[in-house]
Amino acid sequence: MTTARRPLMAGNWKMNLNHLEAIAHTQKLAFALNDKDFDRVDVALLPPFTDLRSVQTLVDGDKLRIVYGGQDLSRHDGGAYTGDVSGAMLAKLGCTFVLVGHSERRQYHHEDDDLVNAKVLAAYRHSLTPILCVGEGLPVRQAGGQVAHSVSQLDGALRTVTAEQARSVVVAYEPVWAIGTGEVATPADAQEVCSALRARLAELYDGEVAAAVRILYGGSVKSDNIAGIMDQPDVDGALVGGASLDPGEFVKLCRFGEMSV
Ligand SMILES: O=C[C@H](O)COP(=O)(O)O
Repeated sequence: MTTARRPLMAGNWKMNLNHLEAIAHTQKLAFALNDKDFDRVDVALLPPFTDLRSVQTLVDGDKLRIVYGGQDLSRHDGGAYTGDVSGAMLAKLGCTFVLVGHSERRQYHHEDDDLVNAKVLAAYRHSLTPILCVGEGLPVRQAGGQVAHSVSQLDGALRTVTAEQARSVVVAYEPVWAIGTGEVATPADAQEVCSALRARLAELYDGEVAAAVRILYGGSVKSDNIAGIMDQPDVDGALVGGASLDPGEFVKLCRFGEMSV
């Protein structure tokens, strides 16, 4: 299929790989990926905070075309918020992206739509591109509410976000029941929600914004199940968890990103 949107393959390492392992892992990726790979796909790494400086040093030193970002950020820009990391700090480390509203943050840290919205705005204040995660849990899916649920999370997160800002957001549709379970959504499941999210962006903003926004699928993505998903007209890439920890597998996924152009 043909799309004007540039595919994005983002590897979310979650709470895996210390800063030394991060160096080895990034070097392996850099060795395996060549210029041709980057000509038609963006490759992003989302390491733990403690690894970002190591990744930055490699990317800058070796002039790698890999981009990177944080897995979360504070809604605040600085101050007495023990344990938090600000958008300003991420920006200073050269981050391009930041994940916002990942279901593991919503589940384990009780992040609601208001907080996710505040974090999206914090990302924009520091010129970071939010990768906004939405997606339903199993009971909602079983009740047929996946579209309404995901669209409502999109509405909440983008409240007060301007069209100019929204144009650059990346949305990741991650059905919670597919995350880390090995139970990947079907291509039709992914397309159903991704197309509804794009339609909602057109309602909230306009068709131009909707056509510009990259929408990723995430949830048990592997090189043997990505092809049909990447072939969907409203899927522009993948947010990869477990499979991004294997450099060889992640490189294969990046090449699927290329082939979908
Ligand atoms: O951020 C990534 C997603 O949560 C997907 O994780 P997974 O590929 O391990 O299922």
